[in-house]
Amino acid sequence: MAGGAPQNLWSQPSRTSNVFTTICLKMAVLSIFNLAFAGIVLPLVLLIAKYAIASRRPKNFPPGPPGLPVIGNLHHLPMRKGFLKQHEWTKEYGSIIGLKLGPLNAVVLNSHRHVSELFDKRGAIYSGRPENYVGGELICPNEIHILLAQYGAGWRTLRKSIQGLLNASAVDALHPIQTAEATQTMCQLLDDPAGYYDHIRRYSTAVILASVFGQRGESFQSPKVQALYHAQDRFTAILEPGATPPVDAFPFLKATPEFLSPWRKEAKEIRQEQSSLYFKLLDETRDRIQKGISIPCFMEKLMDDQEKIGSSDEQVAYLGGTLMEAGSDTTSSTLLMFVLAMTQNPEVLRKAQAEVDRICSSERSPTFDDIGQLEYLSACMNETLRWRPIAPGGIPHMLIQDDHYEGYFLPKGTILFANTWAIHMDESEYEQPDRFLPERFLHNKFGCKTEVTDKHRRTTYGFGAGRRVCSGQRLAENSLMLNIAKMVWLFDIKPTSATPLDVSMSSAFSDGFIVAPKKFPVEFVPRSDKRVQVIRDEYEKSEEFLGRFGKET
Ligand code: HEM
Repeated sequence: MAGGAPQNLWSQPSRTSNVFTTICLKMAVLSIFNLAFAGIVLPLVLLIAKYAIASRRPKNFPPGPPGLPVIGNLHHLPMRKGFLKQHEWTKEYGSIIGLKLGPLNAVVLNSHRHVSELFDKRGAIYSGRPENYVGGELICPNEIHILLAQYGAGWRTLRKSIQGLLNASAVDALHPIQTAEATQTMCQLLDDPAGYYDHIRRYSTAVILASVFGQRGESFQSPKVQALYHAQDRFTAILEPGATPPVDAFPFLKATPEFLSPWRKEAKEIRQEQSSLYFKLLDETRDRIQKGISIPCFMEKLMDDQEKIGSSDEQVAYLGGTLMEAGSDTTSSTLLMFVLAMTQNPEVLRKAQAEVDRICSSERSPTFDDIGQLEYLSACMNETLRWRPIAPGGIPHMLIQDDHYEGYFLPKGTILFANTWAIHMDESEYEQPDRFLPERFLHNKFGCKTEVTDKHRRTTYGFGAGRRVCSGQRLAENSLMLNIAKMVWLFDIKPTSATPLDVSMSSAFSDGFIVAPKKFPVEFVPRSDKRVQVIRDEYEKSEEFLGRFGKET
């Protein structure tokens, strides 16, 4: 035993020490767990609880498909062409649909009546824009982009400057530019009909380049035209739903580390690309003025007023840049919609040609002096804007204070979409809405089946509504009318494939918030040698005018 005592003695403290170590270890594990719980799990649980509560529909919110906790209806919305799904939902939920986009409240207005009531009549509170972290903070910070700017002093200043540039008399002073560029486009369609898509896209950019910056965009390959479309395509792609994580619905995602957010790098690059293009255009205008060369254009006017208004170089550069963005794709896509419609509706083309021929014969192509008399062509333009609107899902507005409408409660911050597609395809308003029937606008100013008594009714919702309605509508309509008139005067427009062309909104058009027809097989057949000669002569004369915009740089 004598030998055992020390062993026992020795072994006693040893057991104590083991227990102690075990306890310490357990405590350490527990505290790590507690720390982890307190630092990670608990905040996560609280965050989920917060979003689960926030994703519940507000009381008396418009009806819509039941959502899931946290994400609401996000999973219901297809990544592409969500407006088609929303149109389908009207059968089940009616013309005003409430959705939860995570914690955000969204309302889709599927009837012109709601758009008139809310955007037009209550414009003072329905003219905000939703938060847009990627577009409005990473790419265009400081409220420099009018389309994204919040409804407030900054937006008002931008809008006022743009209205000053795009008022009726300023826009009508651009007729010579539009005429010369449209004549060139007709010649390009004669010489290279297969390249029709790019020639039409060039037209709208060239008009803006000349009128805003006093510069020439001679071909679609011109560096400036290419640079604009490149930056614009990247910009619209990153703003598409699904291109970035839903950071506006779940702001904590903004904290995702840089290496896990390739979209952040893309956004920074787009910012860089856009701003260097817009500043280059500004600098070139400034250089020209300093050299004593004046080419009257919007930029020169803005620079003249810069000191008086107190606007920065960035504001001026982006004003010009955003006009280019807003006026390029939109006008050209609508013209392409018209060409597509003509491939399907030869009888409409014949009527349009007959009307133009009555006024111009084959001696000269139509001009702005004629378009006021072209009633059927005006109906064709309105029908194009109705049949395939280029912003079919609408550009979202945001409600800036709580409101009640038709017994529903709409909380401050609600995002509102005027579903232009659903409005223009409304069977209670339009006879056979999916058909291209310009005659509807001859029988009724609004193209509707019945008399319209609502004095706020718009002929088209393709330009939006309310205080954010498109500032360039007159400029765009002038371009559309002139090009449509010259095109039908000069060409027979025919599909080149024997099978009928796809004109379905779900498959024949690009995705994104601005859609365009995908390229389709079409031929432009000149109606006579005489007309070809006339348009070439007219182009020769306009080349001298276009020469004032100098050589491309
Ligand atoms: C067929 C051609 C065009 C169509 C279909 C079109 C359509 C639209 C639409 C749907 C909006 C949003 C309206 C809203 O929020 O309710 C808009 C805004 C705007 N458009 Fe156009 N647009 C066209 C051409 C142009 C042109 C040629 C310009 C100028 C060069 C222009 C300048 C603007 C501007 C500055 C805004 C922003 C208004 C704001 O947020 O206050 N657009 N356009």
